[in-house]
Amino acid sequence: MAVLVTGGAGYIGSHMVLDLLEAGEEVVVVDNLSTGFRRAVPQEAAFVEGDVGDGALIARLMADYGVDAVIHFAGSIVVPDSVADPLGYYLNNTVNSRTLIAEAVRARVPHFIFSSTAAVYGIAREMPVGEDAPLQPISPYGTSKLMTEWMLRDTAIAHPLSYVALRYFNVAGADPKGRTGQSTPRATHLIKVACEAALGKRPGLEIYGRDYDTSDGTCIRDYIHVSDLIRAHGDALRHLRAGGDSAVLNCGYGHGASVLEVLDAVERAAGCTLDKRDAPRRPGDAPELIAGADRIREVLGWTPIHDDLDGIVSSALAWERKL
Ligand SMILES: NC(=O)c1ccc[n+]([C@@H]2O[C@H](COP(=O)([O-])OP(=O)(O)OC[C@H]3O[C@@H](n4cnc5c(N)ncnc54)[C@H](O)[C@@H]3O)[C@@H](O)[C@H]2O)c1
Ligand SMILES: O=c1ccn([C@@H]2O[C@H](COP(=O)(O)OP(=O)(O)O[C@H]3O[C@H](CO)[C@H](O)[C@H](O)[C@H]3O)[C@@H](O)[C@H]2O)c(=O)[nH]1
Repeated sequence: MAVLVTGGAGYIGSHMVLDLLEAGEEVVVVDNLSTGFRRAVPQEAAFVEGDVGDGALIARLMADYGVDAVIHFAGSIVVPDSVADPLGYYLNNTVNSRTLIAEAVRARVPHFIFSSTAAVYGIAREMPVGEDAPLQPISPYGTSKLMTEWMLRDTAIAHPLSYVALRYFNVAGADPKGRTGQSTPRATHLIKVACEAALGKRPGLEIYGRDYDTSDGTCIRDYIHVSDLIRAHGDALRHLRAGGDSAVLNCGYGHGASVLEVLDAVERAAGCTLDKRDAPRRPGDAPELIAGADRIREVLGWTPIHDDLDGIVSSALAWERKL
């Protein structure tokens, strides 16, 4: 019995691989290294360089390793890129996911865990946003993920496949033991960018909009430590293996921090003053995005242990120093 981790050489997937190995699981990673790194995957995991859209390869891996669960991280993740290249995003996130799901059905793999996103909500009207809120993605990225959620929903009705789709809010931080972290070049995520600026890897950073209707005028996000997110996947895997029902669950803490609060935390952790410039609003940014976080606690019994912005930022900074 093995777990197939797609995108296991990427930021979040590499944390998952470490966690699964620690739990004594057999792990096989498939990753095309488009944004991931071979060195991010420990030797104890089987690694195959390849594409999730390659059905023959996926079929072979499922048979050879006796895969009983797929954890599907592989995908393209930059929202503005998805606006510029919608068909590329629908191909990599939706069409390739369809291939993976079809091979899982064919091989009778019983369990599937999918990396979805808060971007499926678009500009939510109520905050915190619960799983039953209207689904109105405003980017091809969000739509490409929502379509995969729907494929899983319909497939699980027609075939013996149970799944958990986890809608991540803002994932940040790094492995507390310093074994992996976010290595993506040209990253756009606030905490990553601010850590790079704090260490002189870039001159400074821009604050995209100070005129939002929020406490300090900057956008608010629900930043979740990558280790808590990974524990949610472990909980989801146990839930499915124990015969639990398919579920779609938000992954966040249920409270947020503003851009300025995040930058304060980075300055505290780094002991420096960042070079910050005010810039216009970034198109597509919602003023506030906070997870309604009750359902995941009820369904999976998930309890976060790293719900602390200073801790998230310190771990991200420690990894950035190591890079
Ligand atoms: N980082 C976040 O804040 C965030 C938020 C919401 C959802 N997600 C989702 O989490 C997942 C992982 O994101 P991440 O931040 O680790 O990104 P990442 O870019 O670091 O990881 C993605 C990995 O998938 C691989 N990959 C991409 N397309 C592939 C394909 N067709 N075949 C095989 N491998 C492929 C890449 O090489 C990379 O290793 C993504 O599906 C993303 O949409 C991330
Ligand atoms: O240099 C920067 C980078 C970001 N921000 C601001 O910081 C906040 C957070 O931005 P991120 O780019 O870190 O994250 P997003 O909220 O835009 O997006 C994240 O959450 C989304 C869910 O809506 C998707 O899942 C997406 O993949 C994931 O990156 C936003 O208000 C953004 O405008 C800045 O001010 N300056």
